[in-house]
Amino acid sequence: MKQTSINIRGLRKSFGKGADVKEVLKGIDLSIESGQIIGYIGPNGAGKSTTVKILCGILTSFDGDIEVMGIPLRNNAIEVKRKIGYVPENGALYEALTPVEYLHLVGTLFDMSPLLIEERTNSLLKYFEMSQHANQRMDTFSKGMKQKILIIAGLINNPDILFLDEPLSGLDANSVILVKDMLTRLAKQGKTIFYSSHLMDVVEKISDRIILIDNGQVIADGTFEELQQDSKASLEQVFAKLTGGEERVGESGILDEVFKN
Ligand SMILES: Nc1ncnc2c1ncn2[C@@H]1O[C@H](COP(=O)(O)OP(=O)(O)OP(=O)(O)O)[C@@H](O)[C@H]1O
Repeated sequence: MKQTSINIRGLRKSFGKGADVKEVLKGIDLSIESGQIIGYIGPNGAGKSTTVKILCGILTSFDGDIEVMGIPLRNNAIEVKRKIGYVPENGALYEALTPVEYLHLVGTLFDMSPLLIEERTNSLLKYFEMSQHANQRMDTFSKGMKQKILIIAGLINNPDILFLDEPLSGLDANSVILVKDMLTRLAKQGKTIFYSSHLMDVVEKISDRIILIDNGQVIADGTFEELQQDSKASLEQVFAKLTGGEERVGESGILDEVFKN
């Protein structure tokens, strides 16, 4: 029987105070099963990163009820963090460290034994073709190399749920294939992948379920085929249709005006 890994009821989140208060999440209800790849998509500013940060226990003030792996998130963020991995959009690495040193630090925070940290570090560096850079300071790394280390750090504790916020940024085509393969394998092992990205072609291909949010609310939720509604539309076209992107294209006439001289 499938297990519910994430259960969200009536999630609301506001930023600011008084007259400047802005409600960013406006009542989100979701139930997510283990072993699925969830593509969480939406326009810029829709509330994707905010949702992920709440689910990972980083933003602790919110309204509503959330359970992660059966644990009520409120007041139990540390316990939840032990069971999840998080690959942030713009993660800060300690760049004066080498990958081996950094991953040792992260593994130690999870109370892992030095031997287990070393084994996982070596295997994951090998998978991401980074073994030859294991002892090189990360301030010499390219964006994509740093991104690979962030992904490895998100996996080091063997999490039940992996949250990824735009994980493919900076990765070359071969590395994108590696990450897609990795996510599919992890889901087959029963892990939940909760994945936010603007790369519609990737989301379309790898997601078991796609959740589209706009303006803090879920506006579509289903498999890619369900979202297509018997059309042959790509996910990019479905996205544009549901979020009003098609109409905005007309405003590109502004550019002709700006650059007419
Ligand atoms: N700490 C904060 N203080 C005030 N407003 C915030 C804060 N964090 C996010 N917001 C606002 O919340 C809204 C949702 O932001 P969020 O980062 O969740 O969007 P997103 O869907 O991840 O967007 P993008 O696709 O551009 O990454 C935006 O209007 C943003 O300005």
